[in-house]
Amino acid sequence: MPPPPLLEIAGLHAEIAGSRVLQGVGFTVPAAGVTALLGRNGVGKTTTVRAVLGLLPDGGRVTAGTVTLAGEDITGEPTHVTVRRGVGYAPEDRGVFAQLTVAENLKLAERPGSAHHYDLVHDLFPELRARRAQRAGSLSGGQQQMVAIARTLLNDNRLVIVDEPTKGLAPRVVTEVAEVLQRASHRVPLLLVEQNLALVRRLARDAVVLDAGRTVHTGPAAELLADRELTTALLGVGARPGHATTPSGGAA
Ligand SMILES: Nc1ncnc2c1ncn2[C@@H]1O[C@H](COP(=O)(O)OP(=O)(O)OP(=O)(O)O)[C@@H](O)[C@H]1O
Repeated sequence: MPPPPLLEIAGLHAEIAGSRVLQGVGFTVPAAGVTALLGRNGVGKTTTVRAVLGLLPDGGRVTAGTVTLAGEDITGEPTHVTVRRGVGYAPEDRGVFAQLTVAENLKLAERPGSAHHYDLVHDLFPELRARRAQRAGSLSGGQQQMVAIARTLLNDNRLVIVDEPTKGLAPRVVTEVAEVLQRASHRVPLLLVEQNLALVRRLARDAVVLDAGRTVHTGPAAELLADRELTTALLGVGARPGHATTPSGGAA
């Protein structure tokens, strides 16, 4: 018998401000490796991760379906409860406190009841140790992303969700962030929202594609990315090396 999935989303429907944004999202995240959540702009990727975390904006709510973490139903529960279960989140805007130092940003992320793995974080990201007294707002975009990911690794997390970590970053910085994610993925399973298909090819074992608020494909990432017809149909691009971006993604 294969082990049960770490995260299982089934038949998820959600509304925000009266719009039916999710209309049947379903997929599983295994307990190891990187699962990429893909799809064109506006198809519901961020809404899906926010629904998992109880963070739907503007009075948004889950109207049907279930979210299960390691066999326990967590549908619609408050964010702090889900976080305490061991779900880490690096949001799209990174959420670092610009006025605080790197060390203070990490300190604020300490979750009561969890061990705090400073040695691990500093081993994985020596740059953060060197820059511990620097204000986070003066870091580069890639370094801020490092802080956001480091905060999720500081605590005992079972799953880390990272939303578009390379958005708006220069290609050289994308490579740095890819390395950070790769190191992180050896410690904890990742659900990664990403538009950069070169990065997905490098990191992800599994892929899920959404379209118009629904899951339209699940399977091994390598198979999806090797199928030019499928990537064109589902993502609007051919995923050839050197052309591996979606319309809004940067070159990779
Ligand atoms: N606060 C909101 N109020 C109303 N509609 C919203 C709100 N947030 C998201 N939506 C709508 O929900 C849909 C899905 O948005 P979502 O941000 O989940 O997409 P996405 O796949 O993450 O897109 P992107 O790649 O552009 O980040 C979009 O049509 C968006 O306009």
